[in-house]
Amino acid sequence: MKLYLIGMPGSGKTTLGRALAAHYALPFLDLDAEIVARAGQVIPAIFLQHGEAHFRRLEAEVLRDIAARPGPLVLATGGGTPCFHDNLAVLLEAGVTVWLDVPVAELAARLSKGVEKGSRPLLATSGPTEKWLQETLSTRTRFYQQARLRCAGARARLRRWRLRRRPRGLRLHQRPNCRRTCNFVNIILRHR
Ligand SMILES: Nc1ncnc2c1ncn2[C@@H]1O[C@H](COP(=O)(O)OP(=O)(O)O)[C@@H](O)[C@H]1O
Ligand SMILES: O=C(O)C1=C[C@@H](OP(=O)(O)O)[C@@H](O)[C@H](O)C1
Ligand SMILES: [Mg+2]
Repeated sequence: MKLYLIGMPGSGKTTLGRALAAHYALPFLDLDAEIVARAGQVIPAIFLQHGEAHFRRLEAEVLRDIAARPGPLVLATGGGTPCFHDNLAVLLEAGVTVWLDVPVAELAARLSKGVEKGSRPLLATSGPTEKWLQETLSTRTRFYQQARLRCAGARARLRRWRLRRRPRGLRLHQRPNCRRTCNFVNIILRHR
């Protein structure tokens, strides 16, 4: 099974994805990191030199390559991934999608550090972070809300992901039509 994490920048896709993959001993991939490896340039440089349209083409291409790989993995997508080039169809078809739906105020607090803004070219050039996050979320929600599962609220903190027992495996696919609001602990405990 492939688990795809989607959601706004700062929602924790990379952080949670890495933690989940380690917990379940699954391979972890970060789409942005894969794009950087393929392009030989960091994300801000790709945007600066080639523009966002080029980045979106690369993103779509690398996503399709990953989706076509055999075997399970956890993939942290980029915030815009589901919203371009019919990528959402690829994500919905080839795995279980989880939307990390974190309130804008919490996203803004997490992203307020210079290091976080500097690595995200759309944020670095957007003006006030909270305004950009709010506007961007309102255009992206129609994509994000098609995820099979939604993990809502700022409560989904890292400490909640540290589970004591090692589950036999993620079996979210047993509930293919499940679209519910719950935290990750509940998702894992109810579906293993
Ligand atoms: N659940 C969380 N609670 C508090 N801070 C978090 C949480 N998830 C991520 N962060 C922090 O927010 C920032 C962005 O996280 P990241 O995983 O890179 O998000 P994304 O990949 O969705 O953009 C990082 O500084 C990270 O440490
Ligand atoms: O929201 C976006 O459009 C983007 C989010 C970034 O990933 P994160 O969501 O991991 O920050 C990265 O893909 C790129 O800077 C574009
Ligand atoms: Mg990320």
